[in-house]
Amino acid sequence: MSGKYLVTGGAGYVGGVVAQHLVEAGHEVVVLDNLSTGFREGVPAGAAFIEGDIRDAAQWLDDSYDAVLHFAAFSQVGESVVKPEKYWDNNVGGTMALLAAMRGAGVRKLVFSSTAATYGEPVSTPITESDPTAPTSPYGASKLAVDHMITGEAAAHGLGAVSLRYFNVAGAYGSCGERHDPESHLIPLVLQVALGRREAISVFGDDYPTPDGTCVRDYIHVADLAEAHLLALDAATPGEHLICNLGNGNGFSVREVIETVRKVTGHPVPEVVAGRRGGDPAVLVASAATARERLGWNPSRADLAGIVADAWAFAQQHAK
Ligand SMILES: NC(=O)c1ccc[n+]([C@@H]2O[C@H](COP(=O)([O-])OP(=O)(O)OC[C@H]3O[C@@H](n4cnc5c(N)ncnc54)[C@H](O)[C@@H]3O)[C@@H](O)[C@H]2O)c1
Ligand SMILES: O=c1ccn([C@@H]2O[C@H](COP(=O)(O)OP(=O)(O)O[C@H]3O[C@H](CO)[C@@H](O)[C@H](O)[C@H]3O)[C@@H](O)[C@H]2O)c(=O)[nH]1
Repeated sequence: MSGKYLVTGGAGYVGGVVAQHLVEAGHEVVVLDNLSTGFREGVPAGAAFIEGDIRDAAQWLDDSYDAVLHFAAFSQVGESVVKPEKYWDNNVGGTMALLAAMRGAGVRKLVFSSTAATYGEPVSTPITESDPTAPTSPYGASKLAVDHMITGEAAAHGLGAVSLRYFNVAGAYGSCGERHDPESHLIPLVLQVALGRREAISVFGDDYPTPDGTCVRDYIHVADLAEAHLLALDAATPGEHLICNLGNGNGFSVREVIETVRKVTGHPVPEVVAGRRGGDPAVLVASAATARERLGWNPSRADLAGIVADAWAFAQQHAK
């Protein structure tokens, strides 16, 4: 059955890919984005666009919407350590206003972009949703605060909500890909070196307690992630807040990612070791058993070389 969905942050990387999947599935999509880090061209053809802030969502939300998919946020771990107030204001303040607007309009279904950064340094690997949450950055803390807010909203006011805790999103889907400005994410930065746009990639710390000393992350293809959002819309149950990790369960170090980029692109990628970046846990790898059981999620693009190849195709298109 087709529905009408508000996609906050749909001019950004992940929100744009999910909006594209919703349009392709025949749904009516309205993107709300203030373009603070997104791009007007990132909104897929076939989706309506409102240039506005989530804090003003009450102006546009009404009971014609079946659900909100909420991506709008600031999301850089390192920046949040030096500008924490920016993260509390937008991520927490903005979401409070959005939840109030949803309550006022009678929109009772939500899918929220949570994050692996809510866990902090894991007590064991892979991370499950019942593991302790002790964020090591204000970004992670702001997302955890929103998860707590949503739990209360579901219990008190019957919201049906799913928080998807993404691990490291990468890859591209057709013409939708990652182009944060300035870019801070590892894979697009390494690809910029392969393209000759940067001299070298800085490795943020090689003295972590990992096999090669660099941080280990679980990279997930953005299209697999998008499919989970459509499944989450079906799984959302009034009064319940379901939390699901989304990752492939495989960890790759920063050095392994750089080596994969060398192989996929055929370009040399010089690297220089820099100091640790604030807020980075050593290892983040997901158990996605809950997503498989509760959403019926079955990712099909887990291969890191394939993820990098899709990101590389997108980076080359946009380098022209
Ligand atoms: N990219 C990842 O690896 C990753 C991992 C875990 C979680 N997440 C979460 O996924 C979501 C999307 O991330 P992304 O990588 O696509 O980031 P992005 O910066 O590309 O997209 C965020 C979008 O939200 C918009 N926005 C921000 N604040 C807004 C506001 N107050 N009102 C309206 N629009 C606003 C921005 O303009 C942008 O288009 C974020 O919530 C992020 O925390 C991302
Ligand atoms: O130039 C760079 C950029 C990154 N890194 C390292 O590469 C790893 C991955 O970094 P990055 O791509 O910035 O992703 P994360 O900091 O792991 O954070 C991403 O993944 C998290 C979930 O794991 C999400 O919550 C965040 O929103 C998303 O930005 C980290 O160890 C970084 O220190 C480098 O060594 N050099």
